[in-house]
Amino acid sequence: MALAAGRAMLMRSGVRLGTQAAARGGNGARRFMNHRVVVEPNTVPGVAVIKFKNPPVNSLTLEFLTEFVICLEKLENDKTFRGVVLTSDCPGIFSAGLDLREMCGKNPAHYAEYWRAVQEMWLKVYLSNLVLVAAINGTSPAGGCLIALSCDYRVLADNPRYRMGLNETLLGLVVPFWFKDTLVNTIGHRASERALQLGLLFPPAEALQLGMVDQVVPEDQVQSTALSVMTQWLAIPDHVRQLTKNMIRKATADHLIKHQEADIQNFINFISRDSIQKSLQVYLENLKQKKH
Ligand SMILES: CCCCC/C=C\CCC/C=C/CC(=O)SCCNC(=O)CCNC(=O)[C@H](O)C(C)(C)COP(=O)(O)OP(=O)(O)OC[C@H]1O[C@@H](n2cnc3c(N)ncnc32)[C@H](O)[C@@H]1OP(=O)(O)O
Repeated sequence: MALAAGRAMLMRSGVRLGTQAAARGGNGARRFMNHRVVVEPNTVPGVAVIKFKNPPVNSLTLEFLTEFVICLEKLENDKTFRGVVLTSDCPGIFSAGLDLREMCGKNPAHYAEYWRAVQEMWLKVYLSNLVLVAAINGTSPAGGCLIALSCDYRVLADNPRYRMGLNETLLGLVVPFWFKDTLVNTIGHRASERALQLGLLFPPAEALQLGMVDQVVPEDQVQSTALSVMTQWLAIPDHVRQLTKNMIRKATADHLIKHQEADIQNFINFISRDSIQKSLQVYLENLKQKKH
């Protein structure tokens, strides 16, 4: 169902599924390539590595979200895969979060389509039957952080330039309740109150101390650590682990599922406000200015 919706979304946004290519890597492994998401089976049996490849900053465009969901769905349906490592192909950036241009200067129909894609992506990641380990090899604000928080385990590169957190208030935005729930479930209520209101972005040592990530390791060991953690998780039989995961996460996901349409309407009303549009434009302008 989501796959069909995703395909329709890709067609609407002009992305041709026919451009997906399959090739054989050096180790003979099959390697699926989309435009923006690359899926590589790994040396660890049953484990794939998804690399975000939406330069320059892996922002979560509609096309990226659609490809990502389709990739995850394919891996879930392929019984040879039990776990996935999520990482980035863009140096120094895991994901810059939601694409600000998708939320700026567009019409309500576009905002609805975009927000549904964001919701569907989160539900797919958060409730995945696969073991998901985030190998966070770069900065990861807002929606990028949400993806990592929705995985089962997080390994972050020990680079003081990398920051992670939900910084929505710094953009003049209110964090959606399911972003908030995901953070609260990870770092607890009090730490979330402070982090969310102040829009804090944490360097690795602080992210570790808060429990926002599970491990901080040297940058060149992020992926190998994620793969060895995966081995530990895959030692548990899938059905008991999946039932346990579902038991823990279901209430949080159901909260969004139950209010999905209202959440879309809230997003449209909020993002369409002149004041919010102005804030986003200024924020984008400031990103440009900092280069000069
Ligand atoms: C009451 C009811 C309320 C209901 C409310 C509902 C919803 C509202 C909330 C919506 C939730 C939003 C969550 C989000 O994810 S918002 C996005 C947050 N992201 C950020 O703040 C990151 C912004 N980017 C950066 O800080 C930096 O770009 C960087 C990621 C640290 C990378 O820095 P650097 O390597 O120096 O690269 P540049 O800054 O030069 O960027 C290159 C290029 O990319 C553009 N860009 C960067 N981030 C984004 C983005 N998120 N979306 C779109 N485009 C982005 C940047 O503008 C540059 O473009 P140009 O080369 O054209 O200048």
